[in-house]
Amino acid sequence: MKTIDELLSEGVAGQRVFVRADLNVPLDGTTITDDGRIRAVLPTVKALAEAGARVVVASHLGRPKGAPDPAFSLAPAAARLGELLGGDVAFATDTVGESATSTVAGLADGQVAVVENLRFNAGETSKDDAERGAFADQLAALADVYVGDGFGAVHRKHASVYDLPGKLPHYAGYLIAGEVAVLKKLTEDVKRPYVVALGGAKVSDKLAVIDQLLGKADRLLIGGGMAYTFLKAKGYEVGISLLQEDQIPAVQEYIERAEKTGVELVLPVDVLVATEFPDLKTKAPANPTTVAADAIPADQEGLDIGPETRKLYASKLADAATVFWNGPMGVFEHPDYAEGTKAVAQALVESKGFTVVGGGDSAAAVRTLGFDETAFGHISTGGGASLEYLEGKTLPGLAALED
Ligand SMILES: Nc1ncnc2c1ncn2[C@@H]1O[C@H](COP(=O)(O)OP(=O)(O)OP(=O)(O)O)[C@@H](O)[C@H]1O
Ligand SMILES: O=C(O)[C@H](O)COP(=O)(O)O
Repeated sequence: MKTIDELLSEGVAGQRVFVRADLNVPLDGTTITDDGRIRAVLPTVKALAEAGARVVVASHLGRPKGAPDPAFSLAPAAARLGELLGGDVAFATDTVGESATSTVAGLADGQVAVVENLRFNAGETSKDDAERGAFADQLAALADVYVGDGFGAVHRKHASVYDLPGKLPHYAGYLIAGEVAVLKKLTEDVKRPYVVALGGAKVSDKLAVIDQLLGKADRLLIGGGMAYTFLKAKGYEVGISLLQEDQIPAVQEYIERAEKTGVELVLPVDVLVATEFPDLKTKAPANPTTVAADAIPADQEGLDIGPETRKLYASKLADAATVFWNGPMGVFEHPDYAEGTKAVAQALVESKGFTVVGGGDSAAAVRTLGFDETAFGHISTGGGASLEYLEGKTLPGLAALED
């Protein structure tokens, strides 16, 4: 994999460089609640701009349905990138149309532009190779060189991640190079006990990862929205909690395999429940109740791990030599459901082992809940991406950067 340093040494002044970033930041309306992913790509953007490149930054944000949707505009991220760079950043109101073409054409050497959300175009995420390829051709017309630096999206076989690098000279940016260097250690030389904590809301994506992790980790702690499919697989009722019904047989097999192979699979023993998802805007008191994990009422939803589970998970993390954590333990954005995530973060801070936190929301949770980032071994910008890397999978966005 060629890195951006090689590109810089070859000279990049005057060239249009397409930087595929992951600016998929948490938003409250148009307010960015955590800009970690924007900060993470700054070294690459700055180095290119300082070398006189005309930098075209592109990213997805959220999961719009292949058409423009103002709720998922990248405009706030572009504005924040400008503030962090300390200069103007041009913003194109489309991704490959007139606005993008004229914005990029108007860039002077050393200037930076952001184009609108890649996922406003159906070709970006299409499963059809030809449709994706055609969109990648349109993206390629905007640039002379490609720099991949959206680590959080390298597990996606999307046009800007997988197809576009094949159409332009391509290099890995500083973020991708740094992320891979750290995560590689967890695949090659992992110190044991190796504990993986999994939570979050992208349940269907991440349940599949457990299949591989069962052969690698010594202990798996399950929380967040992920937990309820496990509780249901054990025969418990989970009320209106997040549930991946079609994955129950697979999860039952994971539970059996963990027992047979001696992997400790630890599930919540109690959870916080309420009849409604909390209001994340007003943060009005949610008044949850604590119930045993096998006693979730039919009309209630599990929204955080309970106090006994917090203690249990902290004890299961205490002797770990290596920890990988992806996915908040609860809806941490609301103060009534933040304690589970805080408890796991605190256990990592107190750990003497090597600790890695991965994921957009997981990293945001650590920062917004007031933890010192330097207390963790590594905070990765990728959740699904780092999990799939640890599984040993070939990630489309990394494979495409190989020569
Ligand atoms: N019990 C739960 N029910 C519903 N949502 C939950 C629950 N527990 C956690 N969440 C939500 O999960 C979301 C984060 O999940 P997600 O899987 O996206 O993690 P992530 O760290 O951002 O990883 P990635 O980078 O792969 O997206 C948070 O917004 C949080 O509110
Ligand atoms: O938040 C993430 O994990 C990345 O930005 C990828 O987003 P996606 O899961 O919507 O592809």
